[in-house]
Amino acid sequence: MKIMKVDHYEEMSQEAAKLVKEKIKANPKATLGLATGGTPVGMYEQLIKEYKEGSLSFRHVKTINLDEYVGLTAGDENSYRAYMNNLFFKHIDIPNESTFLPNGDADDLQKECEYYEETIKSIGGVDLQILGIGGNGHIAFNEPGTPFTSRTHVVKLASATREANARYFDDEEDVPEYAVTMGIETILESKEIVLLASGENKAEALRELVEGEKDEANPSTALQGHPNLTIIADRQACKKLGEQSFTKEQ
Ligand SMILES: N[C@@H]1[C@@H](O)[C@H](O)[C@@H](COP(=O)(O)O)O[C@@H]1O
Repeated sequence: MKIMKVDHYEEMSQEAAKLVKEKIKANPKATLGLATGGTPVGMYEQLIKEYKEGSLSFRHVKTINLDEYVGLTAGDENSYRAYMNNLFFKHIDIPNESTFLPNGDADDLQKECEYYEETIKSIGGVDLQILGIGGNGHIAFNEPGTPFTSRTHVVKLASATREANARYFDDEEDVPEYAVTMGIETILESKEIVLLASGENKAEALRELVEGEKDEANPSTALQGHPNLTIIADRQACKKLGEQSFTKEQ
């Protein structure tokens, strides 16, 4: 595990975009695992900027997202498909058919989960996975108590997660109760993982991820065993980490 402590959100976003850019330069056909939520928005903005300046192309890249709400159609403005289209895909040169998200509106969600696992395999697995972290330690939508051996599955969202995500909806009651998410084992198979954390409200979750016991009660601790994990976190998010946890990368 490598921890890169940066000053603020902007710097976190720039460092994350830099790693994505390096990955694409090294392999223009790379598969990126992408995340939603507030945290990666700045990284997407930075990548769009690089694309517009002509220093980066996504023409041969594939992307696969971590999760999607159950019951929202792709056209629903609160779906993660809409988030990805609006905040990233429509601004870059990636072909639509190279971008994958679970279909949370599928009739048979179990089949959709199996299909998603097959999709990940068929595009060669994830080369670089971007992750955020929930205040309760969730990664993707894997809530506390999710087995570390889980694959893509349907999950009932914790009330803390629904509350945290209510800011995007008109009403908290509109936040879907269920989601389809890559499982923890699925995520751990990514060749490289970059986890982003910004703000004091992530400090405790980050402390547990870095310094806590590996325990299914905290999904993020599963990452401790990953051979190629970089955490990019700002000062506020690093507030509760002991000095021994840092090896600042230049
Ligand atoms: N499913 C997403 C996660 O992928 C995300 O990492 C997390 C943190 O969100 P935010 O970045 O808005 O704090 O919550 C959401 O529920």
